[in-house]
Amino acid sequence: MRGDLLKKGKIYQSLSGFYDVLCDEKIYRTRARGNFRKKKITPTVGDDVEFQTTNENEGYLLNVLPRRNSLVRPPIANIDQALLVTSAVEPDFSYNLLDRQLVSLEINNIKPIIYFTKLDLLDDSKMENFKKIQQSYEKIGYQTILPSLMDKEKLDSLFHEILKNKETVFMGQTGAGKSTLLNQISPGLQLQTGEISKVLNRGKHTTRKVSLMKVNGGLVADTPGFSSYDVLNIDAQYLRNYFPEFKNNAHECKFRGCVHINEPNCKIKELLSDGLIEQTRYDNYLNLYNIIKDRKPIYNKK
Ligand SMILES: Nc1nc2c(ncn2[C@@H]2O[C@H](COP(=O)(O)OP(=O)(O)OP(=O)(O)O)[C@@H](O)[C@H]2O)c(=O)[nH]1
Ligand SMILES: [Zn+2]
Repeated sequence: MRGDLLKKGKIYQSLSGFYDVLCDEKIYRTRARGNFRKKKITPTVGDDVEFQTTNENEGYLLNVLPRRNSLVRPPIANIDQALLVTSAVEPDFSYNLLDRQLVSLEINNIKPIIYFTKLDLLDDSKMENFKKIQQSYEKIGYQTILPSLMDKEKLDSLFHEILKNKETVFMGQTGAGKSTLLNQISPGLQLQTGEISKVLNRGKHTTRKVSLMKVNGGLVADTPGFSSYDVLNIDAQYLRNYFPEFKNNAHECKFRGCVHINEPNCKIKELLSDGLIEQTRYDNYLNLYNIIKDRKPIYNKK
């Protein structure tokens, strides 16, 4: 074994102490060896790793290669983009939840794409209202997908375009429809989906682990719906940089470093009162700003 060459691969799945690593179209079941714990590195799905084989199907994980980015909730590394699966109802649409997810992705430099589900459960007037919500996020510059406005063929080709050669994480509340959507895109996956009422009542999640799958020429991670938030590991004064419509206009504020709260001649507040920045976005900004400001200091590991 000592003479074996190190192999390189990617962690596809992590389950009770084992890491399944894909290398040359083959999965090796590995265990971590070495001082990962001391180095405070937890091997994570999506990690590019070096490992040594002990037999045809097994080996030891020796090294995690530097990450481009990583998320804690869901735990995944080296992601290009996130599909935010967001339901209109069951569970109800929440501006706050969506904005929190967007900020978390912006901080980690991961491109969000917002995909709305359960529009079929809306009546016409609610649907009209929902289109306005969609447009407000489009206006900020986010790509959004309202599937009910597209025929199946168009949707299929869109998902080919989006997923190809990318690593995409499907995120969203439990019951939002992540697994259902993945089954639509790639029926061969046959992912288990949950009856929403049962799922919510029992507080159970249908999807329990993060794993990568090949879909449409790219890699996709289905993730368990979350019940708590990612900690936003930034200083409150920098939160403004993760609201694109604030960031893009901040140069017109009178003060450099304006946090758009109490400063005079603030362009963001002007845009807000002119209706060009959404009140919900501003309210969620203030809310997050206060949460971050009031929490105990976080000491960076590095
Ligand atoms: N009416 C309607 N129901 C949907 C839609 N998308 C998903 N559902 C239903 O919602 C329930 C939950 O869907 P899942 O795909 O299991 O949700 P999930 O986001 O994967 O949930 P977790 O695995 O728990 O995180 C299932 O009963 C689906 O059939 C939709 O667009 N319209
Ligand atoms: Zn300002």
